[in-house]
Amino acid sequence: MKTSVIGFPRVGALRELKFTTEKYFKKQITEEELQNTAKDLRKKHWGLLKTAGIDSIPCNDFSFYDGLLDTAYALGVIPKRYRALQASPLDTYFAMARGHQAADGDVKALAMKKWFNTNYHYIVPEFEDDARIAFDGSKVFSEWEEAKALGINAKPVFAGPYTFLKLARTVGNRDKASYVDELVAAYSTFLQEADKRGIDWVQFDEPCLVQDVTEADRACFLQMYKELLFRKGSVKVLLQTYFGDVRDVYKDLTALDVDGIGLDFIEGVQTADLVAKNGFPADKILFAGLVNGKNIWKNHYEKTLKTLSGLKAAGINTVLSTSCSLLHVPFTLANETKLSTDYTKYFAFAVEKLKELHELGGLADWKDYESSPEYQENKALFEADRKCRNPAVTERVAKIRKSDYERLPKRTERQALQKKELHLPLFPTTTIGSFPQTKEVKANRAAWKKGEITNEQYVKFNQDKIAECVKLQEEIGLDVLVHGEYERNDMVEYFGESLDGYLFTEKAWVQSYGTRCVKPPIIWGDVSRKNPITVSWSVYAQSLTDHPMKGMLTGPVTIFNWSFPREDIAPETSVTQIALAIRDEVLDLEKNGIRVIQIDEAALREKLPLRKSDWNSKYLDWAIPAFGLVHSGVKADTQIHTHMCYSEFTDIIPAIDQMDADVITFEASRSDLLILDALRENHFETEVGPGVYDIHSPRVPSVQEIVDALHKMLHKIEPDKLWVNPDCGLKTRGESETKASLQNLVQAAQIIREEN
Ligand SMILES: Nc1nc2c(c(=O)[nH]1)N[C@@H](CNc1ccc(C(=O)N[C@@H](CCC(=O)N[C@@H](CCC(=O)N[C@@H](CCC(=O)O)C(=O)O)C(=O)O)C(=O)O)cc1)CN2
Ligand code: MET
Ligand SMILES: [Zn+2]
Repeated sequence: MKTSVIGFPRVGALRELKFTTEKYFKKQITEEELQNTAKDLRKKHWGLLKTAGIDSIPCNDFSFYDGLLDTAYALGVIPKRYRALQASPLDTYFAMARGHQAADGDVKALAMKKWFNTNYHYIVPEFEDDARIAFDGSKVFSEWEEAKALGINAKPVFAGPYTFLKLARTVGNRDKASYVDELVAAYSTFLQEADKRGIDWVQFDEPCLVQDVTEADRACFLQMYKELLFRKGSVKVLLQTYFGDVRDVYKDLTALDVDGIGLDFIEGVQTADLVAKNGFPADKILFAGLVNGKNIWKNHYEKTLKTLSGLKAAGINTVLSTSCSLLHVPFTLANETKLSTDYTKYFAFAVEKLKELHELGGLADWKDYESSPEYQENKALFEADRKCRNPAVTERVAKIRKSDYERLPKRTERQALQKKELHLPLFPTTTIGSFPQTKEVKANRAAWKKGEITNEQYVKFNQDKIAECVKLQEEIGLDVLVHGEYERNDMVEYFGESLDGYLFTEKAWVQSYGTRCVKPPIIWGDVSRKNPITVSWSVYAQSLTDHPMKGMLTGPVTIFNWSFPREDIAPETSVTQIALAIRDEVLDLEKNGIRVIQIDEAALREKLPLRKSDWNSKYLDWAIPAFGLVHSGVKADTQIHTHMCYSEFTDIIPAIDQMDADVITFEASRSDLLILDALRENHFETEVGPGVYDIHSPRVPSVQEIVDALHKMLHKIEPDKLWVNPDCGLKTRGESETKASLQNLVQAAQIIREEN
């Protein structure tokens, strides 16, 4: 059986692309040097795919920033303000991704959004009324030629027209439908040029098809593809979906004149049923996504081969594929020097998944596959006891009572009490937690991890940073202070490192956005807290000031969603275990004199089902109570904050209020503040701090801008409910812009106080 890969990680085994690109941003290297590194990486990655025996190898899955942005660029969907910079093609592209601020121009970046239910982020294409849509094949075809020179007839990967239009936004008077003809023409040019060059297959990614498809969406989708496929020539088109099933359009897809359809059998809960019930056309190839592109556990050969033999028995022409791009898993296990093989023998990262694909492809053709050593070895692995259970944890979970989820007294009473006890002014000012993670802060941690400095030295350095940070916040005049999170590599990995049942890696990086990566820890077994995690840092910080020092924790759902989860137990079981661990930390902070505690649930919304029609499924039923379990034990006058990076929770506002936090901060500066109307309509009780400026940009907001934002907010929010803060943590920012921005923020709050 042939094998296919939807996409491969591009940042490199050791994040070579990240470091080189950041050097280019700092003007330390030339474009040529950057392009050479990129070319070397592509060559290396194709080599790995080819050597592993993968049949359908992607190209154009490489990106300097983001694949959807590449598509926008190739289609000419480039807003005028970026063209006007008259920069090189690469710098125009980077200006769209990151903004550009210099003597020759000042433009903000395009918006960035979460990519479906992953921790990856895409750049939102922007259609102007006079968009000059035209196909520019320079990137895709030169990458295809590079692969060809290595003896590979690669499959160019492109965001499909339906998904592209769905995810884009319009900024003028035209509606999206008015761009369909021009878009289809550009995509047709692509297919015709691909045909001329002798390209065999093209892959159009259409993940939006796994979301609810309305009648209008469906009509638009069909119109696009019918026209497009009519003009495709002899290029074969693979319509690739992932992150779910295509229940709304399965019959439409199978009736289209495409050559292959890629379906996700991992997250697509109805995929197998759809194929079984409706059949699959004999003239097309089914690309069966059975190797998980999102998690790091080895494939369960028995299950996969059963599915494959079912497809074969039904006479379906099948290619074995990944469930989504391998972008979402780390590169390779080969650089993990510290994890014992007792653990790693259970894992497959991107490179190891190639081997799985090849092995499974071979076994699928073999009638007696059960007797093969590969199969037997895999079977033994899944039958063995991983020794990951902790009876004490199970016992504690079993003892949770209903009342442990509920905090008393009720919130309105608490809020009144807290106002008195904490002596906060109207419109209290605060930050979200992290302060700039400078080179020195990272180098200190790197030296400590390598054993080059002692634990005392490490702690002393961070305490000095905390002291500096507290002094700075006092000078600026903020009300509720933070310690700065200098001890953290990341808000999730840091907690993973301190919890029993977790494993962490050295080089298992996954791209989150642009050059920024995360190293998700692995949930290996039952989770519990070994020792207090943040208490000493927070207590030290509180000892330096009379202002309330906000304790800073990551919530259970976010820790879970940004880790690699177990596949042998239900998500809610792990989340409950993590919630108990964080609950202990909350109570320890309180016991040690911390009166304000923030529990970040940045990723709460991320795993909400992609289809609204699936929202009645259980997710919110355990995700929201988990937060209650974390904080229900604190006293009435301990103020609980939470934070979410995105304000895209307009549709789940009652659920957010049920988390029963006293205060929530969230991103609002780049959105249109629609969320505020929804808060009012839903009688939202939690006090709110909608971010007054965007921390993703080095730009310093003026006092007036912040005052204006606050005025707008005050139209919708009661004065005694409004907090003033940036929209997220400051760790990726520089020190000087941070100080200037916060000074302006405090000044703006003072102006508003005088008016009220
Ligand atoms: N998990 C998670 N998801 C999230 C966010 C988040 O904060 N965390 N924020 C949102 C946006 N996503 C983000 C993702 C990553 C970063 C980020 O800043 N990542 C850093 C890495 C942070 C980190 O883990 N740092 C480590 C390791 C640093 C490092 O690279 N060290 C060098 C050595 C450095 C030296 O010797 O000086 C190495 O390991 O090779 C540390 O500080 O300890 C980066 O890519 O540069 C920011 C936002 C949504 N999702
Ligand atoms: C991605 S949400 C970040 C919250 C965290 N407390 C910080 O400030 O970095
Ligand atoms: Zn945030």
